[in-house]
Amino acid sequence: MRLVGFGHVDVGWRSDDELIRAEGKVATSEDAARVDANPPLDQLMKLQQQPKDKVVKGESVVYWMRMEDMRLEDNTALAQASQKAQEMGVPLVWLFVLSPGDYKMHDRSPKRIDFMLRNLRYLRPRFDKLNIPLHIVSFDKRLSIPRRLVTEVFPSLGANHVFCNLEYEVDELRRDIATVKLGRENGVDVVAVHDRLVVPPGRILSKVGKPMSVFSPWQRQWAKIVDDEPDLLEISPDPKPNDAGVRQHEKLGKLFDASDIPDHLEGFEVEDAEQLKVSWPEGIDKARELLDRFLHTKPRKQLLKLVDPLLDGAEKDEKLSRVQQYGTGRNLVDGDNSSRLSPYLTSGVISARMVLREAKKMGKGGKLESGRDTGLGMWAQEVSCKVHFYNHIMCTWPRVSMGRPFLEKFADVQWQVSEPHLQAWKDGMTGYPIVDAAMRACKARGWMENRVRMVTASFLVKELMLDWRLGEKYFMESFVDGDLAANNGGWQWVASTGTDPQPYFRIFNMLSQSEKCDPNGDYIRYWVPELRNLKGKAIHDPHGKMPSAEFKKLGYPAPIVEHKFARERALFRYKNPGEKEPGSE
Ligand SMILES: Cc1cc2nc3c(=O)[nH]c(=O)nc-3n(C[C@H](O)[C@H](O)[C@H](O)COP(=O)(O)OP(=O)(O)OC[C@H]3O[C@@H](n4cnc5c(N)ncnc54)[C@H](O)[C@@H]3O)c2cc1C
Repeated sequence: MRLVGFGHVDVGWRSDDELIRAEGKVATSEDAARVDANPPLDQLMKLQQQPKDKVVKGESVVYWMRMEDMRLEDNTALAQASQKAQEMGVPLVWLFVLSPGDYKMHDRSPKRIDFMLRNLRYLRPRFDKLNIPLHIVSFDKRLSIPRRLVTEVFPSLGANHVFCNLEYEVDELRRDIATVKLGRENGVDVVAVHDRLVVPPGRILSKVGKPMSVFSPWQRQWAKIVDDEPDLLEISPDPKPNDAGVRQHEKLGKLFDASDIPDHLEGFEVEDAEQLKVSWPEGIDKARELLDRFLHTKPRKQLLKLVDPLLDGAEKDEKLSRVQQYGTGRNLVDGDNSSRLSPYLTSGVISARMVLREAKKMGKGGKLESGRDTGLGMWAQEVSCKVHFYNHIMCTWPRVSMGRPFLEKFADVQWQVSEPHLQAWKDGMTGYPIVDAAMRACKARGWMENRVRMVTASFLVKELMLDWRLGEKYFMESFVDGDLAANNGGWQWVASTGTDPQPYFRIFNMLSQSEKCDPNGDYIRYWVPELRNLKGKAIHDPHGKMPSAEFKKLGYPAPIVEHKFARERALFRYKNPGEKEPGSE
């Protein structure tokens, strides 16, 4: 059975040669290859380079904020919109488009939508202080966005100049292509600019001018470009304030009084709103504090719990700070060993440039360290390169976001179909404590440490032999930092189908992973209360280490799959795509 209903592409602003098969959101390899041959980002960039008619001034300039650039500082499109407004002597307006239909289609999690709304509320008084009004609209039907913006919203604001930052996912690029085209037909200049990545997609090429899909040489090239061109880490200026007279403006004045940022969106309600505010406080000030803590204070064990990541009592220590210990810390889950900045970077609450500039200040000779030699270098590499790498891959080979494996040779690997197994994985009831702890943490926090993302993903794919796209979808629906490029990149790496992936024959052993990333079992004890009284190695393998009568008393499930059997099954199916091992159902 081909799985349908996931991925990141739907029918929409597409040309005939980009048809996505009607059976669902998984493109055929032929259709995907056609999209790869003419990627939407290239189409948009070419379109923007075409000569355009002169556009008349209008009554305002619009900055269209997206859910990936939710900040006032170091925001390329916002800075350019502000400059245009100043040159023309007209007010700047901040536009935000809500689209529950779009969020549903793209598996956005309620936690991420809640974080987005909280950040909008955080930003409003800050824009207000600059006399920049917010116009917020809601269009449930995502495909109607270009038409409604160009024919209703921009005219209502008297805007003929619009600036936005590029989002690199296929659907979002198609939306922008349609908006730019329609804008031109209606006298509106819509400009989409690079902002999210320090080095824009398309710039990192091999010696023979080809895009690169292997991480290490790609990373070296990235580091060289950033070294040669320090301007890439320059920060965009903050927007200039509007004249206070805008508050009396016939069309724009009323926007200042509107209280139209909803508390929640229908279909995206969160049960734990108060806890989410504690776990992921909104706004750039909090992101800066998190960064500062990570760079300058020691890790703390109690931070493995569901607590405020900015809890008092962090101990300053430049030598033993979390970033300096990142080389080992990144593989541990028993504390706040990593930065926890992913929700902020994903939603653009803080920019990668701002984060990297802080890391650069700490580098030897004021240089940005990037490499495996130091904790700082290793971390800077994750922030810069990993985020960038997967976005570059998606822009160059958009088929990865169309439900296709990067390595087509694995397209026919035979998956199991088992709703009970999938549900046990989601609920943290697999009988593998480290998997269950992480999946339960995921439900509560909307976030997991990188190591356990790899472990839980590996369990789904290689132990349960369930299609990696089911896991990809569930993570997107659950995480506060759900990001298509990073999530898809992570899943395809684990599933051995991606660019430069983990080889298929290297299969994680859950037990040894558990012992390595949670050596004392504290993470498991906290997130799996049935096991909280267990001592020693039994915490990692209660079923294997305890007498069966004792184990039964725990009220914890026995393992739903046996590792040796699962390993052999996975090896066979990866080695022989399209086939199942003899005797299997
Ligand atoms: C299966 C799977 C799914 C993932 N899904 C997402 C996702 O939806 N959103 C997301 O932001 N990250 C995702 N990641 C990457 C990574 O796990 C998280 O970015 C990281 O755990 C976030 O914690 P942190 O901010 O403390 O990271 P740190 O270790 O402090 O790293 C700093 C930043 O670097 C970036 N980063 C670090 N590691 C990676 C990586 N392996 N790939 C891409 N970026 C990285 C993130 O922006 C992160 O915030 C996924 C990884 C896997 C294996």
